[in-house]
Amino acid sequence: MTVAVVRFGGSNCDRDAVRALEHFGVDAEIAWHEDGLPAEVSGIVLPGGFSYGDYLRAGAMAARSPIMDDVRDAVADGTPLLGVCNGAQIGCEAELTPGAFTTNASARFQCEPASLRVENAETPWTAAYDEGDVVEIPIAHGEGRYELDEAHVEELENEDRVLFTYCDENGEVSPDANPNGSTHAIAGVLGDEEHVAVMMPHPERATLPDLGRTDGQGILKAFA
Ligand SMILES: NC(=O)CC[C@H](N)C(=O)O
Repeated sequence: MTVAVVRFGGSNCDRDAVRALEHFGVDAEIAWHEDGLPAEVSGIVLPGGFSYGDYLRAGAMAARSPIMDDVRDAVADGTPLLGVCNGAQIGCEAELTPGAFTTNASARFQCEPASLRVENAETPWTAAYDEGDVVEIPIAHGEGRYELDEAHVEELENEDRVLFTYCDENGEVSPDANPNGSTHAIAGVLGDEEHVAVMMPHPERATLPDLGRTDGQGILKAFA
């Protein structure tokens, strides 16, 4: 079985995700959104990019593409899904995961390394880490500010559904170490069930040793 990396018009991290998955010997292929998902998939990646040019709101139009019906069915059957960056925006717009991503507090596109603290290491996506580990994984987005109202953030935190928060290199969370102004510095969350996750930073850009960073390996390894 293969991991489907869904390509929308404007996706641009799909091949990077395939390469990163192949690093672990995972069979991965790109699924063009108009063609639907292959009949049997072992996992789904919603990759980064600028689907539909980020018009309306980043991810809003892709979230309404017909392939998302296949994605919903597969997820309901327990197929693991990871949304990265634009894929995280799509995941939230499709309500597979809570919250929304809005324009960075800086109002600028930011492409830079980010330190993340692992908040819950007991999920398939973070099992390779220990709670409290600090990993460096790059961000590259203009609309990466995670927004969620306090009551729901509290619920997420109580249910251990926050995967990563932005932090400084010592693991301290503070406004200075929150690159986009996300609510509670949240960088990645789980859906209602732990096989569904989204994150703004790009683990596929921190997996292949040739790219100089490997801290993201543990996340994509979850598909192996
Ligand atoms: N790297 C990406 O996926 C880009 C994310 C996104 N569309 C933004 O700029 O907000």
